[in-house]
Amino acid sequence: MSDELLDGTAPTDEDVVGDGPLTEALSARRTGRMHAAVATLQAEQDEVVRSAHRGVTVVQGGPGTGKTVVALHRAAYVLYAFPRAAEEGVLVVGPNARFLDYISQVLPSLGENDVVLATCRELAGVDTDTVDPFDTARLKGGSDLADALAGLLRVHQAPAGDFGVRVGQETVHLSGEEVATARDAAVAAVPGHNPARQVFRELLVDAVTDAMQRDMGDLLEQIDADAERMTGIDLDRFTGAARHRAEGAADPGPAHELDLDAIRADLLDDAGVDRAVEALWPRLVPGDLVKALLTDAGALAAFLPRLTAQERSLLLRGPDDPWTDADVPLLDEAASLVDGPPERTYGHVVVDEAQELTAMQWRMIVRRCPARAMTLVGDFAQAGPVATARDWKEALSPHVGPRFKLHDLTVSYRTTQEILESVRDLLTRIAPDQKHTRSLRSGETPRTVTAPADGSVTAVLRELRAQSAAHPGELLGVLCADSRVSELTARGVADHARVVPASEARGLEFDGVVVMNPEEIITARPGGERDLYVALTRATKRLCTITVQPA
Ligand SMILES: Nc1ncnc2c1ncn2[C@@H]1O[C@H](COP(=O)(O)OP(=O)(O)OP(=O)(O)O)[C@@H](O)[C@H]1O
Repeated sequence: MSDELLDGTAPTDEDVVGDGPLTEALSARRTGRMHAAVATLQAEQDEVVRSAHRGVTVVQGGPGTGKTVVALHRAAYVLYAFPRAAEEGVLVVGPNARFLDYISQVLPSLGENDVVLATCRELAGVDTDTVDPFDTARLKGGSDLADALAGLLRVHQAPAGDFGVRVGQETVHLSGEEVATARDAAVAAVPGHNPARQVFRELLVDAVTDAMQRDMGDLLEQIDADAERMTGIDLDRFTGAARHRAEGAADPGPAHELDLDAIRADLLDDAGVDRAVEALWPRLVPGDLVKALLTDAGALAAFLPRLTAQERSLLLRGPDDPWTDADVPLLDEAASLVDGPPERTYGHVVVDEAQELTAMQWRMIVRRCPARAMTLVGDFAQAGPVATARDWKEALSPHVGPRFKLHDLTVSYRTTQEILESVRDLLTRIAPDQKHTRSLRSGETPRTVTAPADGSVTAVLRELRAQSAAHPGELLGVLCADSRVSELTARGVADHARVVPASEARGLEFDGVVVMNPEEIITARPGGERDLYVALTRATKRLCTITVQPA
């Protein structure tokens, strides 16, 4: 909102004049931390933030359209407007620690300190800084892996077949069907293999007790028959037991009496039953289940039949290899299969840069939101190389079917009109169907500087010095291929600007950006053109690209 004073009088304290608060907020210097925008929230943003919709809200829009702003203000609004969700807690998931640091001040400045900010790694409680090659990481992100882990788990849950339980001096035989009935009932009774183990134990004891009773009945019948053959006396008629048996009542005669409760109690403590449970339903450790799949070519072939042999060989790992980033959702999946659903769940979950999530990561996030109340923001044109879905439908349908509400944000508040125009062709190549965003801001025309191969760092330093001299105090960022970071840091670039690998630039912004060697960013990893698009759209004011002359 701003006031236009048409009568020519001088503005009072209550008038909002000049460029207006939005323009003021947008042209303010960047600090490296995002600020709240509650006073200047725009109509299309506010509509999402204060939507009464309690299910899944999806927000898409080009770079700088305020998706992060909307996501965080939505988190604050949910805490204020939906007490049930607030009671159960709000979780905000971001792609990496750098991004979480960038947004860390927004919610506290809105008075909300109880929101949990986390990466997937933190949610699973797995600490790793090892990454897989992209092909491997992508494969590990596919939901086939969830089916494979579930399939492998079933091997440890009373696989089909009859079974003999040693009780005292006797072996009680259970048919395959009896074991399977106990297994199915245990699986249905409680989620998680280890918690279900106790239920299975009790059901197994029931089955053994039934079998003992049945065996005893058979034995007595045999004795009756033998006695009748030898003596000519029908003992059943004599005792009336046959009638009772026919009516399904317990045998009343002293010879037929079994104290089932006592037998059951004894069996629950019986070492033979312990051994049977251990053999049929061993206690498991989640990491071991993942290892059992990924270290065994035979298990990979058996449980991932849809993958090619070459794809399966990418998944194969050594038993002592460290866990990788892409293993994190597998470990989380295994933990839920083995120990049951996570203890900590949330009433509302917000996901930023949601286009980055693999199917396996979606599973771990949805698992933590039983109410399926979520706000998801992202832009598939900015998707990284490991992302498994190409659109929202593909990402969400396994969890909520078509039940999500899609909103578009159409105006960029970061990227200038000039920068947006300069990346238009690139955007058409990487996301032909995407609507073009317009910008509220206008700035300098982006520049390109060509440097010789051995002089590119010098060119970056020269550009940074020039920008700092012309615009002192502004936040500068140098975005480069990941492999370039250490060289730039060693050459002192980090004294003038933040040096950010292109793979970690999503969501961030700077007043001035220098993109170093776009060709190198494009070829550094699959989908490199999308990394370049992200890098080129991080500046609020000016963009300089340093291209390197072929040697
Ligand atoms: N209503 C607003 N008032 C003030 N500033 C705003 C508003 N909306 C967005 N901004 C600013 O615009 C910039 C871009 O916003 P934001 O980071 O939320 O965009 P985004 O859509 O998440 O971008 P990206 O796709 O690059 O992650 C930020 O500096 C943000 O503070």
